[in-house]
Amino acid sequence: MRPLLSTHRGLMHAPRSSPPFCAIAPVDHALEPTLRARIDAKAKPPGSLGRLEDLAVQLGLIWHPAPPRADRATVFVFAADHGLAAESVSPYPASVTRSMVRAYLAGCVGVNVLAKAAFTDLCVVDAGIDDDLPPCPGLIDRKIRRGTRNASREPAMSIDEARRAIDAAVALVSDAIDGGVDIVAIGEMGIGNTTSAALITHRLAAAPIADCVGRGAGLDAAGVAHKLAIAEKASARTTATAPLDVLAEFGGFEIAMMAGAVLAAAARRRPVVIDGFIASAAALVAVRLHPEARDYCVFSHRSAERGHKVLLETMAATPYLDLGLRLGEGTGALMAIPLVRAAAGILTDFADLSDVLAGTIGTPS
Ligand SMILES: Cc1cc2ncn([C@H]3O[C@H](COP(=O)(O)O)[C@@H](O)[C@H]3O)c2cc1C
Ligand SMILES: O=C(O)c1cccnc1
Repeated sequence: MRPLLSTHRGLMHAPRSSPPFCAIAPVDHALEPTLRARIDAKAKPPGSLGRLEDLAVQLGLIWHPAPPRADRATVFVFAADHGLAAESVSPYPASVTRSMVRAYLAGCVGVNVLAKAAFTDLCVVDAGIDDDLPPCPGLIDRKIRRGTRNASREPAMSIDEARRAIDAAVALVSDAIDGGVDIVAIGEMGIGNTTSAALITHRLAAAPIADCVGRGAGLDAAGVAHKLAIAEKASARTTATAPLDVLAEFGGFEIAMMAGAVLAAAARRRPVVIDGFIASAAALVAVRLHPEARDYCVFSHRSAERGHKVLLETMAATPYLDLGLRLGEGTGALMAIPLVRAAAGILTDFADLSDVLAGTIGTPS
């Protein structure tokens, strides 16, 4: 079994024998030519459905030997607070995180509107909100702690907390899949989390931090310069490069849980639709923990956030949509759910050209 943890200083370590969250089988890429031939035989010119055909191939590989199913989709929105928010790295106060979570539960904001349009269920998870939210129908309490520590000064969380966050999401998403979810989508809410995502990207992709820091929720040029200085301070504090260490150093709990969600979907052989910058940073953590998880990731859209380009290049991902979105909350992932359903339909519902030309389909005119 591959070791998961480095022996980086300053962090508590689980024993090297501890389980790697879940077992993930790679897809069988040798099946790809057969799937392409099946799609080429459909009643259309070969290749004429463009990148939808690539998505169909990916779904075919994921679901093999079963036909892909794409009926029930669920978007998991993980929410948590960040100690980094105390450094004014966001144009909004940390309290916006809990306010937005209340709005998700009331069903009236971005993720709700787009989930409704995509016929997708919403699951809101408290991964570490800095508030004692009253029990509320629709809110799943998996709080690790009331917010991470300030990553510009100290590790955002312990290795044990990172592990517990990943494990909690693995269990949650695995149960959902066992209950009939065909498509998993991931998104987040957490003021300050584009700084965490930038630091994770910088360290795991070995990219300059300046290429990873962007406007987040809407900083101006001076705000971005300040955010970069804080990120540089956080980066200088640690030399961690192992994925779990990097996650623990920079946070946050919602990013850890999104990584767990990716691992759970991959372990259960389901596609996981990745939202924008922050969700992609979580996907990179998951892929570095388990490279096989990459086969199950569907990168939905190209975020307007600067560092997303680095993440997409690092994971060799070409997203399907480019709508200029920079919201998070799973909104971009939701916009790609109809594409996933359409791609599955190419494999399951599309007649062959030979049958159409033989006149065995449709009523004779
Ligand atoms: C009202 C509002 C709703 C949001 N929904 C998602 N985000 C997005 O913005 C935050 C990241 O940006 P930063 O790192 O600059 O804080 C995250 O919560 C992300 O999901 C929002 C941000 C705001 C202000
Ligand atoms: O792409 C994202 O996920 C994103 C970008 C900016 C702010 N919040 C989220």
